[in-house]
Amino acid sequence: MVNRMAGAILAGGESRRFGSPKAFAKQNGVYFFQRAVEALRPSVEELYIVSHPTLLARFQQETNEKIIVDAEKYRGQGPLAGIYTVMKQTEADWVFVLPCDMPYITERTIRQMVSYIDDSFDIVVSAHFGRVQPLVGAYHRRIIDDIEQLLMAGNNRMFVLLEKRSVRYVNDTDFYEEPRVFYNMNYATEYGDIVTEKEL
Ligand SMILES: Nc1nc2c(ncn2[C@@H]2O[C@H](COP(=O)(O)OP(=O)(O)OP(=O)(O)O)[C@@H](O)[C@H]2O)c(=O)[nH]1
Repeated sequence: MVNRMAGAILAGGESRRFGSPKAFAKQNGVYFFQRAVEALRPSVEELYIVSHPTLLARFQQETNEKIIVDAEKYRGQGPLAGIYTVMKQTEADWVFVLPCDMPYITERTIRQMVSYIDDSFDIVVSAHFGRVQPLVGAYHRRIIDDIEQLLMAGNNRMFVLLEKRSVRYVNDTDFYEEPRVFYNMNYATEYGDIVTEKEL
């Protein structure tokens, strides 16, 4: 049986601007990556956290979720490498992607996004108030060859992929539960309710 949708939590970045691994920062006492798990898990048949080998042991210590590491040949190539890795791992038609650094994301928001997935598109991503969020949305496995070609060429910007394929941009103004729902953390000092790994 082919699963319809797998979830991919992207957690293999370097967090240079943040200063410590973003996945293990906390918002209101909960790890960032765990917020992503809570939001995405109810909408997918299987879930992967896709990270870097240096964080593998830490994840295994903190969660029972499946942890995989970016394909070695494309390691260091950013989120596109993570999406490729999950597509290679799963037989699901769609991979729903979510970054580990969006601590205000909610299950409801993801469910709404999922309701816009349509097999006549290759990619379905959020674009609220015109702000395209390529790391919040679903990618059909039929595009894996395009992804691999971009990675082989070292051309790994998400927007290049979006330009190549048919994309549904979800732009529903009733979508937000609160203004920060798609806010991704780049710097540790952005909000008062964030505790970084260093401060624990
Ligand atoms: N699996 C995987 N995830 C990645 C990779 N690069 C970034 N991500 C994830 O993608 C999301 C957005 O990452 P960015 O904030 O753009 O990059 P970052 O490397 O984490 O942070 P900076 O070093 O400050 O740029 C985060 O959830 C990252 O963990 C990667 O190479 N592999």
